[in-house]
Amino acid sequence: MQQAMIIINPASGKADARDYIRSAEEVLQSAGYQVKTHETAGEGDATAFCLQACSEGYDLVVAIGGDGTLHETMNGLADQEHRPALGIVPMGTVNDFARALQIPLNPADAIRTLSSSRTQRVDMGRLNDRLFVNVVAAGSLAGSLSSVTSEDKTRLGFLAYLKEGIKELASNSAHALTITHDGEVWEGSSPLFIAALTNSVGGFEKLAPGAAVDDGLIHCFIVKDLHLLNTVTVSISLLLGNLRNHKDVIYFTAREVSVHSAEPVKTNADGEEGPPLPIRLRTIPRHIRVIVPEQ
Ligand SMILES: Nc1ncnc2c1ncn2[C@@H]1O[C@H](COP(=O)(O)OP(=O)(O)OP(=O)(O)O)[C@@H](O)[C@H]1O
Repeated sequence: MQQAMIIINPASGKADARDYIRSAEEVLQSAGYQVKTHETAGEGDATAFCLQACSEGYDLVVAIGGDGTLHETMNGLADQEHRPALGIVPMGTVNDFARALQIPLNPADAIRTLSSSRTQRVDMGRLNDRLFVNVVAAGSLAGSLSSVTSEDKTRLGFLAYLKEGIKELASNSAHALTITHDGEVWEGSSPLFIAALTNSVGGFEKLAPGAAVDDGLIHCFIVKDLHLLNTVTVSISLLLGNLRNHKDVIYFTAREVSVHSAEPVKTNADGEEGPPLPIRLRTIPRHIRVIVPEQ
């Protein structure tokens, strides 16, 4: 019999994740799995449970939680020889990864998807010695994005980031960055560098419309200048899904990118505060199989 492990964060979303355990277990049992369910109690638990699932040869791990729980679960999968397939039941406020894979954002619908026979291979990203699944940002704006509150994310979605970003712009502070990729070097002053693996960042699906989850590429944006006037035009390009063509934005794709600065510069990884610069990013192409809807 196939084995599935459910990893659930009871505190995620509106803290009603537990209401979905029974129906997730039933769908998986009907699909022929023997199911074991683990609740996380705090940081690191989802990674530990996932490592256990890998070493015990589980066929499937289902993460019920927000992007934080998913990030921790995928960190458990990353370096293991046996990697179970991954099922996702989004409970958070943003759920970028589910959006990028067209997994329903409604938990009950996502649970029904768990019986789908279709899987999709997806890239993961390495950020220094850890992993990211969606996006890394560096610069003064990236640091301020880590302070977006859960309440604002729930209320405003992507606009919460814009709000925090505009606040930061008032005290505009770009940093001298050195960005190296594929033998090319860019040096200049920038308030924001973004590296995206998928097309969904902060709940907004138009940042990198061309990014596919399995293209093996990091989609990078260097914003060269964000004085108050061109913030408006950069924001409009962003909303139209056309950021890469803005005159003050450099866009490129790469399999490996390094970002350095002589100044202390903060980063944000998958919506949480990341390590300060320097950072080195790499893709691990098509590393994980995720259950996605049949259609
Ligand atoms: N039982 C628990 N109680 C409180 N916090 C927990 C518990 N289990 C895990 N956590 C922590 O909760 C953090 C946030 O979880 P997660 O991102 O899944 O939900 P969320 O914050 O509602 O989602 P989003 O970030 O999309 O708003 C995780 O990083 C994890 O370390």
